Amino acid sequence: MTDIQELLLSRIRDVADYPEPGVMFKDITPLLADPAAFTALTDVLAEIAANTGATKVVGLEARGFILGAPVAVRAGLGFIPVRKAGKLPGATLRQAYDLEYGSAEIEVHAEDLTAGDRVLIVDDVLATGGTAEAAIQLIQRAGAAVCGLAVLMELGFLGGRNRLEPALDGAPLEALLQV
Ligand SMILES: O=P(O)(O)OC[C@H]1O[C@H](OP(=O)(O)OP(=O)(O)O)[C@H](O)[C@@H]1O
Ligand SMILES: Nc1ncnc2[nH]cnc12
Repeated sequence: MTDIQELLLSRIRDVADYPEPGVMFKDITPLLADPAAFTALTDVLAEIAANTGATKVVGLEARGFILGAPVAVRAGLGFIPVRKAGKLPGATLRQAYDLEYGSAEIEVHAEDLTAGDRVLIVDDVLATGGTAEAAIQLIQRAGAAVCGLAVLMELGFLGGRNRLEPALDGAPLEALLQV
């Protein structure tokens, strides 16, 4: 493990049985409160944006906004929010996806993504991959290409990486930490 990975891991707090029994919640708020760790994370993700040739950064509500927005600024790219349904005022594309219990919908402003855009998706945690899969579908429906998915932490035992393989179609899935 690199020094940066050790720093990042040391700033993530495990909270047992949150938000429901049996879940080990990965709380990134200590990392956000540490400027050295937050800056290091931003720099690594911005490097991934540059290496993948991204033209835009998409962040997934809500924690993906916190991580993705500074990455976009650092990389000199525009930031596009993918929001939970009902929050964006303009014309949107909407994508439904399944959660462990029930379902949800996410949206993006249709005019924010265009053919020719190469999008790096940024989020904090990859769990089942349902949220990221829906985001990939949304971006592709907008006519843009996904050039990569970058997450702080991958919960490998939930199988998100395998689930996303077809949708990513060869684009890299970069997880800075694996659990
Ligand atoms: O891989 P999945 O099983 O889809 O889970 C991962 C998603 O779950 C969390 O977001 P959440 O929906 O809890 O929203 P939040 O960021 O607003 O807390 C996390 O930030 C990811 O976006
Ligand atoms: N265990 C977990 N910790 C933090 N965010 C999550 N999103 C989905 N599963 C999560």
